[in-house]
Amino acid sequence: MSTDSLETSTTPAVESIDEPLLRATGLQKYFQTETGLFDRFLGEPTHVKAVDGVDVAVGERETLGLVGESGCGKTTLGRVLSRLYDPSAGTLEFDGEDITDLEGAELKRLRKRVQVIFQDPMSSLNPRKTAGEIVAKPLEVHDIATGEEKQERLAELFDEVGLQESHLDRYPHEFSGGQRQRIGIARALAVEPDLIIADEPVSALDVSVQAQIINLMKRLQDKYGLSYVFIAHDLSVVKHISDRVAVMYLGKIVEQGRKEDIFGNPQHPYTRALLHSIPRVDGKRKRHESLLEGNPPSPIDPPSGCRFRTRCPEYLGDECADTEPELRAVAGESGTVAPPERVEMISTDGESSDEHAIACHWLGKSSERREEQDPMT
Ligand SMILES: Nc1ncnc2c1ncn2[C@@H]1O[C@H](COP(=O)(O)OP(=O)(O)OP(=O)(O)O)[C@@H](O)[C@H]1O
Repeated sequence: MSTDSLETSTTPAVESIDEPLLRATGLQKYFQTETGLFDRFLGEPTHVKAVDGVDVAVGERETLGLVGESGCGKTTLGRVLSRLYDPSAGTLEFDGEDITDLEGAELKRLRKRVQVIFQDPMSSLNPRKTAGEIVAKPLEVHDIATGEEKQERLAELFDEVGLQESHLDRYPHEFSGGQRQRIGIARALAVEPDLIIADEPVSALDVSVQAQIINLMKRLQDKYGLSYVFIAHDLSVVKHISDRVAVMYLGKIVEQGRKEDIFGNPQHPYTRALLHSIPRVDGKRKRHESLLEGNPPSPIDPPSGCRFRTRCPEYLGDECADTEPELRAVAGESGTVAPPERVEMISTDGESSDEHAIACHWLGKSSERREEQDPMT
């Protein structure tokens, strides 16, 4: 497909979700770095721009996959979206309510609706508590169940995630990695949330166990109508669970769209490079293995203009260095498969949308050059 056939507009694709469960607009999270004597003398604190102006939305019963290399800000974004971290700037809406500055009892109420699953269940599960005590905690904190009712609920939750009642009295170290993640899922599920932010929930697991956990999460989504933000550094992991995918690079979303479009018709050079780094089944890598060379630059002092330009195989010169590309909607002509039912449920008019959005100067500028160099062919 030629980029000439792509219509562009200034409307971000996230606006195509009429009433998202969660919407972030211009979200930022900066961390102040440790300052040395010199900096203190100059009085200019430096910041890690971990999340630097992100627009994303998650619909009801939808899974948004969030991918990008290590250090690009995925965990920080997940923590801000769940309000574990306060944003430095931007706004967050949940179910139509502004949750950007929630505190105290209001924030506690939000915790009941938005839960988090962490990458390393071992470090997120208290080693001195039994699995039963760990999953019971949210039931107690949110006054959901006590006494016999609590025991019944625990047994139900353990059964729901594929654990047995006899596991209730065991300690985290007595479980396998996959079982520990099931405890983390049961803990998140205990409060009957609407949204779960899952931060690399399967990255530490063997491939076969990864599939079991992903299947469990999909089953729970169907049963309870859950929405997920599913974070992973590997595109292949989000492929099976996501309805839409957002690709993050150095604190920014560079491309987002329906899974079918991101995988079948990636537009941003970074997305294309990430796709090429997915290992093949035979263990070899695809052609153009070197598409993504080196490491991302520091988020303390990101490159001017497009942040990806220092590693971009499509680098255009001054334009990329001088101005920062904005995320803009492109009307797809992907010819890809019909979207899953869930996506249709969140669209404005019940019709599926082909929209997807990218932030790149290259779009529509060098289609011929790109077609010549197309690494996907
Ligand atoms: N509390 C913090 N204080 C200072 N810098 C931080 C803090 N947390 C994260 N960072 C920095 O913010 C950037 C983004 O980190 P983050 O963990 O969000 O990325 P990530 O994409 O989740 O990476 P990974 O997959 O390795 O966890 C990194 O440069 C990281 O060092």
